[in-house]
Amino acid sequence: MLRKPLTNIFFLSLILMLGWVLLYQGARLLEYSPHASLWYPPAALSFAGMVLLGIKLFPAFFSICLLMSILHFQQNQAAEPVAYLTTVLPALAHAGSYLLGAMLLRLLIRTKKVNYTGLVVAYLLLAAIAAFLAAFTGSWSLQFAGIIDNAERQSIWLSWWIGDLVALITLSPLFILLLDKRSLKLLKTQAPSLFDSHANPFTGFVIKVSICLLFLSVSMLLAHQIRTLELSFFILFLSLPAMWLVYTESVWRSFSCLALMSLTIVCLMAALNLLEFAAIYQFTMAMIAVSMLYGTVVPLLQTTNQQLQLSLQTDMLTGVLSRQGFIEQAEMLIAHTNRRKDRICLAVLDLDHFKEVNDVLGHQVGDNVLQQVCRKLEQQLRQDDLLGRFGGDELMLLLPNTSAKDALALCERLRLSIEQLHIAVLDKQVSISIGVCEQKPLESFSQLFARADQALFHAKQAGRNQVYCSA
Ligand SMILES: Nc1nc2c(ncn2[C@@H]2O[C@H](COP(=O)(O)OP(=O)(O)OP(=O)(O)O)[C@@H](O)[C@H]2O)c(=O)[nH]1
Repeated sequence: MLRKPLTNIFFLSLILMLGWVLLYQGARLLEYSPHASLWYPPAALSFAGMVLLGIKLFPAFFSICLLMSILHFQQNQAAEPVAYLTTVLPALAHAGSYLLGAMLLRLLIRTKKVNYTGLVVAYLLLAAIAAFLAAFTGSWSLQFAGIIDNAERQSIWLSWWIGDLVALITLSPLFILLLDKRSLKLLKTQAPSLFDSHANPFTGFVIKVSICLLFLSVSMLLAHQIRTLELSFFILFLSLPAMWLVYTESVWRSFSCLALMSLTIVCLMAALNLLEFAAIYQFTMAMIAVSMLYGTVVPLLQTTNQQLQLSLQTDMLTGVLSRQGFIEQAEMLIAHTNRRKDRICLAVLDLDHFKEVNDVLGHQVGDNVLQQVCRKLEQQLRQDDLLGRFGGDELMLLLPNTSAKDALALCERLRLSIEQLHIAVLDKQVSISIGVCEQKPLESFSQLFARADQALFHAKQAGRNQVYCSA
């Protein structure tokens, strides 16, 4: 039993090491000057892996980095023979820096005190710090080993930093989602809607991605044809379709599109030989990635709003409509019925001697009785009927397309069903009194309610557990 997690980590480490090598080779193909890539995907994998599983993945990233360092040192034969011990330094610089950033982020997630927007800010800040540390210590380690000189170190560390950072913000979010198993549970509990696929159809998403890719391809082709600085800046308008996508799709789709766009930009830049505009493309990728990361908050806010709206419309205890929800829907239904010249009835229901239940058995039992009564009533209603809770133990029932005679018969059936309802903790029967009346021409909801309430008063006065229909 104990062995399983270890085996899992071992296999995951192997897969990640393999992935790291592939990304490393890919990044080398896309280097625009020695040690400076437009975007450095291995850094994104190291950061994502360690954000997810912390120090457990450090050995994997450290050893694969070490292996690559040794190969790199052999290829770059320094002026002086290199002590193999120095190959440890670049590996330590890379894996150590990303471990530090990832551990701080994990710590922050664990505190559960930061909301999603705060996490985005922390993610961007820690990614920038970790990438800076990796570039700064990495370039120093190369100088220390004699691979580069002081002047070269000074000229590359900044582009190294930006290359790593751009990869971290464009690719790591997707890598984290792809590798997600346990650690993201914490984030999921804070913002579950972020991970749900939106109701939007997949074809709509494909169209949006195609527009983004088409836009960036056209702007880069134009920059290739007419090599002016102004035209190369045209790609910044990519933020328009990109933000449309992120505001309307789930984070899964947004982060996939972000990764795809950055990959396309990097590949097109190499294929079209647009190296002189490298800084503009790096800046574009960074700006769009940051905006998209912040933009993922919008669908979250929309879902929160919908949930809030729903909670306002629903009575939390019983699950039937709240007073506000009932009145809103009842007014619409009454207007609709009047236009069609149909009949509509309103009933007001109230539990008898409910105070005694609360006083003798406690509020929890009282709550349970309320819930069971509502369930029982709901089971007997048509789909068009509205059941709501006015407050306390008083309920409202709107019956469209129903005459007073039919409403009376239904209310009598409902009263009987509650009388026969068996509630385990109660040693006596529950009963309800009901006042019901049919809407008069041009009568408003509040006038109708006042009459039904008056009918309920008569039912209570007449001894309770009965239905009174007002003319
Ligand atoms: N358990 C529970 N009790 C509630 C809730 N809201 C109101 N009540 C109680 O419901 C009782 C309502 O009592 P009343 O309707 O005034 O009186 P009654 O005992 O039902 O008597 P009659 O209506 O005259 O038959 C009060 O004791 C309230 O405290 C609730 O959400 N849960």
